[in-house]
Amino acid sequence: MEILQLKNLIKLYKLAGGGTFEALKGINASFEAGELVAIVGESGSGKSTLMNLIGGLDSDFSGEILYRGKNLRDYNAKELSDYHKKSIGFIFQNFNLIPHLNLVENVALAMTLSNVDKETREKRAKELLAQVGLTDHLYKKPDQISGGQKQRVAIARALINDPDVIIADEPTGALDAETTDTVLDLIKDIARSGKLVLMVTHSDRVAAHCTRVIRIDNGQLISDENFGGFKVTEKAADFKEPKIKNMSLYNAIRMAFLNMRAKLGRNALVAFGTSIGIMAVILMLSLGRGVTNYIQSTMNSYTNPNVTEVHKQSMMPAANSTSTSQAEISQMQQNNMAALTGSSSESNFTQSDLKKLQKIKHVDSLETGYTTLSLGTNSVEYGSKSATIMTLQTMSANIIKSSIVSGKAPGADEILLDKGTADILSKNIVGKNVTLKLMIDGKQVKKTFKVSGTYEQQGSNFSTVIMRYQDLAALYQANGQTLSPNVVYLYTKNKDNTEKIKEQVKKLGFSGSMQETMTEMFTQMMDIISYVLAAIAAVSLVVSAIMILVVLNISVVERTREIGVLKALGARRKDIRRIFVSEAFLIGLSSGLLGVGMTAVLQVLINNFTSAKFDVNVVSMTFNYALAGILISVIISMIAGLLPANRASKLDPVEALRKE
Ligand SMILES: Nc1ncnc2c1ncn2[C@@H]1O[C@H](COP(=O)(O)OP(=O)(O)OP(=O)(O)O)[C@@H](O)[C@H]1O
Repeated sequence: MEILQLKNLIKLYKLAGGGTFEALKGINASFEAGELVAIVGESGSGKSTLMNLIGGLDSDFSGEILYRGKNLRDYNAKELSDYHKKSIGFIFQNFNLIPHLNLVENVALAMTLSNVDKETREKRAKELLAQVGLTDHLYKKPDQISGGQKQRVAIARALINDPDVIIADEPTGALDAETTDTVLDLIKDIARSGKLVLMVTHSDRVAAHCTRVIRIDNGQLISDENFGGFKVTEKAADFKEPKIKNMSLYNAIRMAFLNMRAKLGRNALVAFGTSIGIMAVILMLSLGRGVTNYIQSTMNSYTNPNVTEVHKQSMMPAANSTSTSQAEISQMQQNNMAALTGSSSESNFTQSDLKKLQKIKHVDSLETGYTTLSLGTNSVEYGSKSATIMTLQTMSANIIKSSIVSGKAPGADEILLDKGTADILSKNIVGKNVTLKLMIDGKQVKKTFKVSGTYEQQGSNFSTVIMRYQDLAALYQANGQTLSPNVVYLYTKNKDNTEKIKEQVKKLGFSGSMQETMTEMFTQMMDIISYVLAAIAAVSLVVSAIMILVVLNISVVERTREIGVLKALGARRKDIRRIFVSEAFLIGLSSGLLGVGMTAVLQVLINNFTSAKFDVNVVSMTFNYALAGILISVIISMIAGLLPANRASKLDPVEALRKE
């Protein structure tokens, strides 16, 4: 039965300087199953050119190569890939085994590329290795066996998908006489099993074993001696053809992993280099977050988490304010001063303001208050001792019980003093009567109050008096003034709602407490600083990307022949690209994981140090930072890997296989 027909086959090589070279000048021949054909001829006569064309490694020809009636030139990429996988098996003079794969993996390669399951392909590979007498060496690497054994592995590899045609380019060229005989016997058996074997040889001794000898000279077929093909005696072992599919992503990653393991030291170094950049980025972000958290928790530790403090005007420039004009800044300072000293009616809440605030979702109760800042006009006296009061404020739910360090919250005609002020007056001031001197509408007003307790300040060291709103209102009334609230406290039962309430308050045009505004400004500043630092650290990732690109490029050059073999076995461009991109992916993934790991270790070390020294954990890595670090690493590596991967996928198989 005719398997292969060559009709007026012409091959022109384009020459670099222009012009062409005719390597094959109209070859005509046809081949049947069971033939063992020796292709002989002088060096440069065109034997390899012919084999490359028949093997589908070079589709640039004129005339026809009909495989089972269909011209190879009309094959699309998928058909060509299937042709390599199913119909053709290659045996090379220099074996071309993949050094980092063991014998079973080498033999099974075409099946791996066809996505045949592991069990089936390993079983088949072991059977074939047994047929060529290598059962004892299944898991050795190619450099652990002899030349003859290598060629037997290559023969097993060529047979894995039970192809119709075997192309052997000087298969015994690198072997001694004895090993040549063993290999020739195997090749004869292949032809006997009903395959067509085309074997290029320089040796007459080898040609004498063949059933047909074709002589080529200067690109022409000059003789064709046919002694009659083998009578097909043995049918190939009952081989059930597995379904040929495209290589799976999993297999591409697995192959990439095996490649990487072969050059572990180099890849580990690259991954380590990249991971330092990733670590720097995550560390900067985590540090920023840690510091911000610390500031926020310090600021908030004295306030009640269920309470939102509301002011009518901002006491600080808005955190996101972009105004720069002098006039605007001056106006803002005026407003702030007025708000701080409570002297402006604009900072008082109207009934409609209170209604709006009360209506905010999740607000369970609303408490009005008053707070004022004075510079030397207010004071508190006890006996001969006197202390200046800077802040006067009314009692609210915002003053949490735990901040009261002695005594209790102020009741009627009682005041709460900050600990510092209390200590100036007396060590045992709680329960004693003191005289409070206040400036109300330009007049000094005196009244006696009992000190109900002392409390710890919230971050500031201002001397502070806290009393009930009613008492202060009464004091104002007694002096012909009406006290209007200039601070409102919104209470919610569930503290998880406080953030939402704060957002609503801002939306309605009110502002939060001074601490909050300051914290916000600080947080924003810290965010900017940590992002800038992270961005600077990220510059090193560009260096990493270049490093990965260079290493993968070197890898492509080193593995050019291997890529040629993969293509001869049916790997599509896409498969080759995938293998290399997968390598980049693995480098990226390991760098990312390593970077996160190193940050975690540093986090423990730095936090141990800072918590021992300052009682603060300054590094706070989140899951999102870690994830972002890994993702950035993977993306950068894969982008860097695209170029080399593309280069590898575009390699011409004929040239790749010829590479020394
Ligand atoms: N890429 C190419 N560009 C131009 N000419 C080429 C190219 N490849 C091969 N040739 C030429 O084509 C002719 C046939 O080369 P081929 O490699 O097929 O010879 P061969 O018979 O296999 O030789 P050998 O026995 O030495 O391997 C040679 O003259 C060679 O110089």
